[in-house]
Amino acid sequence: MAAFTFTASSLFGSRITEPLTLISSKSPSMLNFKRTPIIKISCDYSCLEVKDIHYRPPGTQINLLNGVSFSLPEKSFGLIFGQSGSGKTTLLQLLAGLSKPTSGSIFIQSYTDDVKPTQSPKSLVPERVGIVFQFPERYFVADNVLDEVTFGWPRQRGGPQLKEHLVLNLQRAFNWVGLNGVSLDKDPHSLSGGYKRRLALAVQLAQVPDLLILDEPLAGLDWKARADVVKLLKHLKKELTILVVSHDLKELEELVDRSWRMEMGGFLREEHLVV
Ligand SMILES: Nc1ncnc2c1ncn2[C@@H]1O[C@H](COP(=O)(O)OP(=O)(O)OP(=O)(O)O)[C@@H](O)[C@H]1O
Repeated sequence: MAAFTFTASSLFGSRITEPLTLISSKSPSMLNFKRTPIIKISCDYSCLEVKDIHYRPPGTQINLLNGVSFSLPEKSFGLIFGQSGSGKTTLLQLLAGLSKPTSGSIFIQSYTDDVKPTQSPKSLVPERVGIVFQFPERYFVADNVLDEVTFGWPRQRGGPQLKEHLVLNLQRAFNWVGLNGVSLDKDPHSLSGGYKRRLALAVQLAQVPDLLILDEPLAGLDWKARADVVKLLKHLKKELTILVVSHDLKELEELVDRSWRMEMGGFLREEHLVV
């Protein structure tokens, strides 16, 4: 099995020859990031805010989403559930910037701890949103793990600093999802179901998204892989803001901070889970 060492040279070519200082010579399982202690002075927090979204696909006469509003505080886990065809995936696509709302707004607002907005809202930039669609393994494009996760990265442009930054992000993503024991040469299609999902998550996490969106993350997995993914999401939720669409309410219940039901016709209302 190839050693788990990311270097700028291994990812971007041979011109950078020194391995990064953070790369450990210890075994993969011992590779961990040292955390710099953060001294928190203010209690500000930010929220994803969705206000009165309507969506009608171009050239059609029917609104798929009707007055959708919700907010999700940073580092919390939101769940949207509801009948097939109610508009859940449509909403995720708008949040990821894949289509534009017909009206309404999507933004990030910072608040003081007594819920006063601290500054003008910022738009949610599509590049800062990671989205993992249903059955992401069906869309793997590369024949090894490394190429899969770095697909689309700048190979030529950007100086050594950018490249080292990307390498560190990648290393952190692999640590987060527990992929650091997997050979970078391995064919992604040969991974187990649970590890394929981990890889799909790592692809998104390497971009360090402000918001991670998952559409049916447990669909099609056996019971063990499902339990693995739930455990992984529990871990990720400490670091990230996560919004999930799922029918698997019972398994995800323990993670959920806020939940909403999407009703047929694209109407969203807050509903606490009772499973
Ligand atoms: N571009 C489009 N034009 C017209 N109708 C569309 C378009 N995209 C989706 N729809 C319809 O909008 C409705 C909502 O679809 P969506 O995929 O968002 O539902 P969903 O709640 O995610 O369903 P599921 O749980 O089955 O994934 C469906 O009836 C779908 O056929």
